[in-house]
Amino acid sequence: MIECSHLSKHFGDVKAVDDLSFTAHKGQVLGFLGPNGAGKSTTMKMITGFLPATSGNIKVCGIDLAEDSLAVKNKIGYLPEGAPSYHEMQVGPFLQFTARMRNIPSARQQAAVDSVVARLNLNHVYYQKIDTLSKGFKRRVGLAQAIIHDPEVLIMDEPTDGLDPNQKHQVRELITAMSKNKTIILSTHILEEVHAVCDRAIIIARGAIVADNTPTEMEKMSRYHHAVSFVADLNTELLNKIKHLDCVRDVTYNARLKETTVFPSQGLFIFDEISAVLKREGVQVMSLKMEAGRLDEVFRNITQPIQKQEAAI
Ligand SMILES: Nc1ncnc2c1ncn2[C@@H]1O[C@H](COP(=O)(O)OP(=O)(O)OP(=O)(O)O)[C@@H](O)[C@H]1O
Repeated sequence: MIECSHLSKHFGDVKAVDDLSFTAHKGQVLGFLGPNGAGKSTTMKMITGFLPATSGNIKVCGIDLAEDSLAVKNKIGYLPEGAPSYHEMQVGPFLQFTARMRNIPSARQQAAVDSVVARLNLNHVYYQKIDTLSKGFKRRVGLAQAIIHDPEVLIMDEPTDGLDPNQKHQVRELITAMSKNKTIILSTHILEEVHAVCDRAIIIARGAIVADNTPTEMEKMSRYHHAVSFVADLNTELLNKIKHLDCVRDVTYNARLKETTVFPSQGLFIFDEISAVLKREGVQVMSLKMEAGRLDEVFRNITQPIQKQEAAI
């Protein structure tokens, strides 16, 4: 469990984190979302004890960071932004070194190294210098060092940044598998990732929490929630006909994708009615779906006004 209360961090005049409070529970994958410079990394650095807070309190697994930072650090695995340090070391020896630093009993160290090497597909770079690895492999080495001691709490700053689609998928599966008995916080700019792995999302803007909910509940705030989208060749006449249905608030058409989206009047469920119209009119539909809502739109709606205010200051 992670408990942050009234956490603030100032860098001179910059309020990077401004009176932030939340609790993350065991078994939960909490996603930090927010525009660049919102304060996500700074918050993570404070939780992991890498940066002192200007004010506020942090408890990890019931231990107060200010009272026993070493005990807190022992509970945490941390994947910072960018590449792991120790660029001159080879991957295998670096992980062996990490296993020792993490106080894994010597008889179990190599097994711990082998386990993370296998889980993150690092076999064929085992003897390669970290410096010479591609960005994605550096990220995977970073992840390996973060989980090598099977920590109770895992803090990851953009864990899938730089990974290819296969590796992204694999790392997300790994996070989900690990989540059952850990408390996990990750930051991401990839909104599909929030869906794939997070059961709760906090949107941070200008150092403060501006939304805190499950991804599904956040999607309900989107105007796309319960909209009906379909791909078909549609003439203007039919488009207008749909637009003027009582149950319809608005219609958009994306000519490149040949995708029409029909937005319902307040709170209505229009899937059956729209599919009936298309059938009646003999439209050949390539795909038809009811939208859950779009997180990217919710994100924009919440954060853009704040960014505009910021720009005006
Ligand atoms: N060491 C530092 N000294 C001065 N300012 C800093 C320092 N670290 C962060 N900041 C500032 O604090 C604010 C928050 O930065 P932070 O890195 O936490 O944002 P972020 O949400 O992680 O952004 P991104 O999505 O770009 O990674 C920014 O204005 C940043 O410039």
